[in-house]
Amino acid sequence: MPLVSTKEMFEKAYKGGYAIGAFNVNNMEIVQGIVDAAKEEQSPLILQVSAGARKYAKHIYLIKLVEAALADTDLPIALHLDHGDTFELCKDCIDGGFTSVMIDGSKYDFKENVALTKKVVEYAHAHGVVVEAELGRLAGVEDDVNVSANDAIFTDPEQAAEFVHLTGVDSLAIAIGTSHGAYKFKGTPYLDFDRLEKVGKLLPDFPIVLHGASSVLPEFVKKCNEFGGDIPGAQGVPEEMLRKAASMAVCKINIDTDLRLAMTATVREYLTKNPGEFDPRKYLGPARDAIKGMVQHKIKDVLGSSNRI
Ligand SMILES: O=C(CO)COP(=O)(O)O
Ligand SMILES: O=C[C@H](O)COP(=O)(O)O
Ligand SMILES: [Zn+2]
Ligand SMILES: [Zn+2]
Repeated sequence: MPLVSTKEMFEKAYKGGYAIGAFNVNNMEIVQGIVDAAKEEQSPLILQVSAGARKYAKHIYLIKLVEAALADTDLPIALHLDHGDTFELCKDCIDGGFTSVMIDGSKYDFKENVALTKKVVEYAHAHGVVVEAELGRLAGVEDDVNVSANDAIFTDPEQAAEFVHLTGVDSLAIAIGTSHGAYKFKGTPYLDFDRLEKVGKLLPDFPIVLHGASSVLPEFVKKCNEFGGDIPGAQGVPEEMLRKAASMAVCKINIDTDLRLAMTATVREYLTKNPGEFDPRKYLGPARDAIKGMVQHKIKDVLGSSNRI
């Protein structure tokens, strides 16, 4: 099956009260682990590539890996640019075969973000590609939840509605308390679900995206620390919060850190237990299996996208 857009995936996910996982890919083992998991779960899938991934692996290698995955399955798979920061980068990916791009203008003021997003939307839509934008700042929530401080960085629901109408964007990443990486909360995890609900009311049937949505699974953090790593206090978004978000307007849930942790924990364990081994397949194979297991768990137990193709 050729690559698909996220349009139909999101329509079904919105109606069905589940979300599609968007997993970051950087090499072959990551692509294979994710795709094998989706295959077993018969789940639609978004594979996403960051600017950093393109720099690391090169556009053409990533495209060919995804093409290989398509030949190997008949799942609906979308190929998405994660956090595109310029029109040129988005254009490169649109011209280069991606079916979805993100233009992240969240560092600009509202007006500039609108102008940049609109420019990408015009080009993308003319080429049959969908666009995700971002409004608000993704940041960790401090120990004491302070609603007025949150107001400064979290997405304003009225502005979100205005932004969508002005730009014609297809989906929107909003800030409600998640953040990228392995240290998301210093104290008790908190997401602003009231804000998400308001956004959902102002933008009916419109797909919302949750970035920074890894759960930072304790088993992998423990394994990393046990086998020579040093990531104390790593904490992610509790899975029940992700389930709740998926049942609301959130249709796309971004996961990268959990892939990194699954891979690194497994490699650390293997190399520590087998110091004489130096065949990369010996540790990358189990790392790929760990990714597959983790992704399968997310799809089945958290996102709810199993058997939705
Ligand atoms: O949002 C992400 C990619 O855009 C990934 O978030 P995590 O760091 O929580 O995996
Ligand atoms: O949101 C960021 C993703 O985790 C990608 O990270 P990266 O830029 O290091 O590839
Ligand atoms: Zn951003
Ligand atoms: Zn992100």
